[in-house]
Amino acid sequence: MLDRSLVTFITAGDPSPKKTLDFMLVLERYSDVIELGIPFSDPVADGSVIQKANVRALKNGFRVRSVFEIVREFREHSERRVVLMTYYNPVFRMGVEKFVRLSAEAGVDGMIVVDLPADSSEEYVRICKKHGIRTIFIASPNTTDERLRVIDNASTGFVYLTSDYGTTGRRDKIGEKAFDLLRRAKNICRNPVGVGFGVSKAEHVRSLIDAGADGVIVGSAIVELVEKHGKDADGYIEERVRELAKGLG
Ligand SMILES: O=P(O)(O)OC[C@@H](O)[C@@H](O)c1c[nH]c2ccccc12
Repeated sequence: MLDRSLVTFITAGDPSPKKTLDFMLVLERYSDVIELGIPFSDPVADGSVIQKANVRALKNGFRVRSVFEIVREFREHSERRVVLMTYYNPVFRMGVEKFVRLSAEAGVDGMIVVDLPADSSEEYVRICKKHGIRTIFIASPNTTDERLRVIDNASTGFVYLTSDYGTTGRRDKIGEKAFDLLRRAKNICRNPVGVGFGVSKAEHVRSLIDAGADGVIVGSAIVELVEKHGKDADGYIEERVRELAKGLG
């Protein structure tokens, strides 16, 4: 699913479903995969920038079902891959089978369920396989080699490596532990690996790709532009993503 790829993240419904579609059509020009976050009231893995995006989307009445409509409409304009990022609760509430089926029907390619551990995901992985949805599980710098194997085995899209502990959000520098994890993961994983958390400059993208990452994921550095410019963020997003994509070489 990744091959020198830029993955760009935005929160669905921030500030409105209509604008999410517009933003996706900007992102798709410079990114290989778009990761679309489903707004959730208790996004524990997210830093303040994405937390606030969740609040904006929910305040504007976002419903989980609109994410399927957004993707369906996006599919009329673009074949770029779309991955949904969600916490388990919205999936559980709708029912895993229904959620995955509606995703597949809308044209979603893969899913990240942030708080679903790989070792208790058998049923979910089975359902995703049945509907042709790729699974993506997350590993962090303190994940052991043994767990990396479990995560790789449950994943069919790519393995998501977080560059750091803690939550999403900008970092000045991609630290040594990200590169250590990347080296370990490249040895162990059969899936491609993507690195996210804190990537905000072309130079970060370049150093990770040079170190063997198959893809790099950028979220907060884009979402902060929506925080600042709201529905007029399109041009700013385009400029930033074009700049980040230069790091792919
Ligand atoms: O925001 P950052 O630091 O650029 O990190 C990517 C990230 O936003 C995106 O992949 C993401 C958003 N919410 C998440 C929750 C868990 C894991 C990953 C995510």
